[in-house]
Amino acid sequence: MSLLLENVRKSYKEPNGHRLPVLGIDRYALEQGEQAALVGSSGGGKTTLLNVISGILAPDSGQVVVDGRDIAKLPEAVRDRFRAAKIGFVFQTFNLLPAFTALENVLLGMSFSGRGVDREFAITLLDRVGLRSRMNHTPQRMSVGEQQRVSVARALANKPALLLADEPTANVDPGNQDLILNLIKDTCKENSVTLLMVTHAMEVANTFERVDRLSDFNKPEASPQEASA
Ligand SMILES: Nc1ncnc2c1ncn2[C@@H]1O[C@H](COP(=O)(O)OP(=O)(O)OP(=O)(O)O)[C@@H](O)[C@H]1O
Repeated sequence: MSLLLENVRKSYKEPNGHRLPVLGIDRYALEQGEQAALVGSSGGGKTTLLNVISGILAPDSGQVVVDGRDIAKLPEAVRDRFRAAKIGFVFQTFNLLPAFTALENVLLGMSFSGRGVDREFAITLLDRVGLRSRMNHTPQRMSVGEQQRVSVARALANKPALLLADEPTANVDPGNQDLILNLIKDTCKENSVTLLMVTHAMEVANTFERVDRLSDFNKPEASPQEASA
């Protein structure tokens, strides 16, 4: 079992002191190497769920077990190291470092993982996302879709156990959409990486054997006083 959420509750504190319940998940699991698309309405809690799975946000209660460890229970420094080593991200907003080239962004991602830097693998990944001729460009000198492709290469470079992707094809044209989707899926399959991909695009979701609708398994409670964070 690569990912298991049990009895996970998450709410946000609103300015008036009330709590906005966003997640109420009794059980959600992905097997190692499984690939799922996650769909749901805007504001439904998809990004919150990814942030809870990765340990960026602490749940109010419940278990979030990634690769056998309940990350919600790990001390912060241990959780940060665990995340860097085990979880890859493709963010909606790329989060590339502006002062560094495409290649350096991928290499830096590798160095944070603690696995050591494999320059050849970084170049191979950039080649596979069609950026061999852009490796020495900084983000400012790349199109939005090219930046997105760098962020995909960076996420895969760490050989994560779990890859979380938040709308990774939102900013690219249809040709590059297929390229990025196939790169992510094939690389995950080759390395038995578990993949959870948030998307609004049904044509993207429908390329997955497993499509999970958040509202089917997420029942935020109306009684937020239980929440503590
Ligand atoms: N930091 C925050 N503080 C308070 N409320 C928040 C915060 N972040 C998100 N929310 C609220 O939580 C709900 C879920 O937000 P989230 O971003 O997880 O949804 P989403 O499904 O990813 O939406 P979208 O598809 O539009 O990106 C929304 O109603 C949002 O307004």
